[in-house]
Amino acid sequence: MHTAPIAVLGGSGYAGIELTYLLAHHPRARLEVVSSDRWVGDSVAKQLAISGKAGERVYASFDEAAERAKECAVVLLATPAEVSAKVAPGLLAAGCKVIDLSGAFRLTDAGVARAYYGKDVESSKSDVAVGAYGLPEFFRDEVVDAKLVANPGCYATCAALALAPLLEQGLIARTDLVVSAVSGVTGAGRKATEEYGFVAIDQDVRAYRVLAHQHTPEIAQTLQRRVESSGGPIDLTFTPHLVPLARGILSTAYARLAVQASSADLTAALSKAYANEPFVTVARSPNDVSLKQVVGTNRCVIGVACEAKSMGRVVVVSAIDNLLKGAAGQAVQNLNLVLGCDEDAGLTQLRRFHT
Ligand SMILES: NC(=O)C1=CN([C@@H]2O[C@H](COP(=O)(O)OP(=O)(O)OC[C@H]3O[C@@H](n4cnc5c(N)ncnc54)[C@H](OP(=O)(O)O)[C@@H]3O)[C@@H](O)[C@H]2O)C=CC1
Ligand SMILES: CC(=O)N[C@@H](CCC(=O)OP(=O)(O)O)C(=O)O
Repeated sequence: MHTAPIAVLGGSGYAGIELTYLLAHHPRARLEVVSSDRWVGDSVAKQLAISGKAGERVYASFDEAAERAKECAVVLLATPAEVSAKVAPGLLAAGCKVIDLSGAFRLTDAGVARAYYGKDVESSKSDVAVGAYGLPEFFRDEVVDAKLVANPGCYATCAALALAPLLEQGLIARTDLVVSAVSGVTGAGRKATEEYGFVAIDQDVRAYRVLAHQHTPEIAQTLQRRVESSGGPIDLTFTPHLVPLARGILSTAYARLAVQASSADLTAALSKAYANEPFVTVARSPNDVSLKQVVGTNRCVIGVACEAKSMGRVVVVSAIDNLLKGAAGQAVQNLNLVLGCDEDAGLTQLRRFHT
């Protein structure tokens, strides 16, 4: 079977490692180039114990890999936003398709992008044709034709999948949306975990970047795109928390009913929206959603309930693996759309840690 040559820049990071594993077992992709300055000269087999062709690849320095990547059909960037912003224009000019896992190209408003990701990200945006926002469940058609795919943020994926169908179907109000989420520490990347260490995070839980997190405008932007603009802006507060787990995000979203509805109505609305989605499962209740159902998989599990009284409170709980549906898994889902193969190619063998 024909396989497409693929490059991964940022192959030694938490997301890049997941990408390397996924690509090594992908029926239609062939890992040709992988970068890491820390592992330069080592084989993938040595670092990740992967056998076969992918294991024979040797980590190249970022600069060398970025040049060699220009020969590949698709380049996956698992690098910090400022690095992605710098390298993407040259890759696109060379004719590659680019899937960027960072936040560099997700926010459509340049001023907002600069505020959250810095001036290097904002200034690069003018050089790059606007690409697709790679949340396949909502923007699949755009991804298929895109030269550049901005892979969504992890919290943004988890929260938007939970709330968008309920907003779209007019079941919840746009105002006073509140999302509170917990994340495992791999969400912060390798540098942060090396800095904090096991002892520093064990037995501790904390909120961070309160009222200032970069995924707040990203969630709002996605939700806004899924509703009629005439109904007013999305009004959202998002608070992330770091918990002493390696991976996984559990998000709890709070909203108000916009019409009279029951928990069964809301569950039916989500089930209808995701009926044909291979990676989204609707649980019978928010109590039935847990990290163990999703960690190690590309799945998102969502459960919803509401207070029966008029305009009552709605609670939507959702869970993903931050490194899979929140990063590398979703990037491979987007890669599949770009390559025109089955959307679940290379993603069905993933395991669940259910015990
Ligand atoms: N972790 C997560 O859950 C998620 C991450 N993301 C995004 O994906 C991207 C990768 O994240 P993650 O894997 O966690 O990050 P890590 O910090 O774990 O890894 C970063 C990777 O980029 C490389 N790198 C770092 N700085 C540079 C540089 N200046 N020039 C070239 N290469 C560099 C590193 O290579 P080396 O050290 O070998 O040189 C490493 O391979 C980030 O933009 C992140 O925001 C998105 C969603 C979720
Ligand atoms: C636990 C943790 O720290 N998570 C990261 C989210 C990773 C991510 O998706 O960030 P980008 O938008 O920069 O790509 C954070 O909160 O920044």
